[in-house]
Amino acid sequence: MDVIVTPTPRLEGDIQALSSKNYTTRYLLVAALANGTSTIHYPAHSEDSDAMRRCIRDLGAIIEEDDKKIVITGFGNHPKDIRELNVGNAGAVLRFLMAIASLCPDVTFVNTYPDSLGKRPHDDLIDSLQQLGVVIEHQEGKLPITIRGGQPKGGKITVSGNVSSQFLSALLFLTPMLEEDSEIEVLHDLKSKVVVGQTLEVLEQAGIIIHASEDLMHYKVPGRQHYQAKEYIVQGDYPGSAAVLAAAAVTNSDVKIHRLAENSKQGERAIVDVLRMMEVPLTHEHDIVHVQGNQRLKALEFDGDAATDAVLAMVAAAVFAEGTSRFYNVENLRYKECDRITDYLNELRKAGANVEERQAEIIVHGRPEGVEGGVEINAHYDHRVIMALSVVGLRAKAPLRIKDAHHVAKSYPIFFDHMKSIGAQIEWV
Ligand SMILES: O=C(O)C1=C[C@@H](OP(=O)(O)O)[C@@H](O)[C@H](O)C1
Ligand SMILES: C=C(OP(=O)(O)O)C(=O)O
Repeated sequence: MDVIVTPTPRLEGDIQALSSKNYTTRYLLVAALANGTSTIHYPAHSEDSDAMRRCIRDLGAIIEEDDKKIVITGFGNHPKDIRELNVGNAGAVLRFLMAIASLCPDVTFVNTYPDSLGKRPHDDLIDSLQQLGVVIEHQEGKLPITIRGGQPKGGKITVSGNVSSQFLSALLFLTPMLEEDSEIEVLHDLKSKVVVGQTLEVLEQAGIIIHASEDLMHYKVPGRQHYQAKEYIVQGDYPGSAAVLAAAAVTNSDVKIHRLAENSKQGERAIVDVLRMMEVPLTHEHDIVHVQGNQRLKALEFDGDAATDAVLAMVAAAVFAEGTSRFYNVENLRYKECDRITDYLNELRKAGANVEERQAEIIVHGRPEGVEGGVEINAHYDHRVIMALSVVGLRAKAPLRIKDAHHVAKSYPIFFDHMKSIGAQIEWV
């Protein structure tokens, strides 16, 4: 399904932030790895979090759910011996479960999104799991991937952090359950380092002890630990909210998003500081971000690695800023649902934005006068491209048609409902 985004000068209203995708996937996983019954309050509902629900159920977790909570009885360190898992298009879910699947004798992760997740590399994690003696069949580091695990024991492991932090997170979920103590050394640079902070936070909540070095490059993980069954509350989602905040920033607006914790460990919390630096009028108090946009924004320079899933929304805001913005240290955006530098900038250019790419940078020459619009946008199976181009469409001169916009459901199924509720002119076709 496509959406048509019609230029909308004013947005107004209140939105309850969606629940965090990254915390939901983590809480579902640690609940499944516990013996006993855990409760997760306000879990996210999206294709990615549903993928984790489905897979942990396939692996033996018992799940009961109502509107507000999910109750999970875990399988501990004994996942069911199943043959196949389908993670949809969810990168984090795949990588975390590849590690857990090494406790199973023979599991194949199928390739249901050959043009998106099917193109993403997993070599670095494959290499680390092989160090633990796990036998892995793969297609040059890509799906479909078969894991023949059984009894990995732990020990010394290295993992590259160059492409994704998810490989390290995956090892941090697995190693506490192994028979021997483990030592993990991260090689190269660690990208998306802040997200590892969320992994460590959740592990600690689940009663797991990990000794991490201050720079997050070395870990000592005692073995023979047991995940504890606990009660968790999922906080609001900054990456998805970043797109709504960017929309409010580029229009005349009076928009409040509730449930965005000021002390959150989500790096994408930086959207608030970035918009502030762009001189967008806003406040952040009592977990409410209140934007009163006046269509005026100033360019900025920003290290995007600190807020990886909000960079596309920030770039969309910069399209209308006065001056030239630069988002640097963002090379790993190339290894996400699509190449979020080349593919995204191609779509922005179609819409009329003036953008340039480097291997690890996005440069935006702002157009405060607005962009032309009036074209069809290819979503590249990427929810964040869809949300960011919707922001651009609000301030184009003619409507944008975003093809296959239903892929927004990967993280934010009700994004367009939320946008319409604050006045955005959006129509499904
Ligand atoms: O661990 C996680 O849940 C995630 C880590 C990040 O990926 P990278 O580490 O590949 O940047 C982020 O982009 C993704 O949406 C979720
Ligand atoms: C990159 C993302 O997710 P994943 O890597 O889990 O597919 C995202 O949500 O933007």
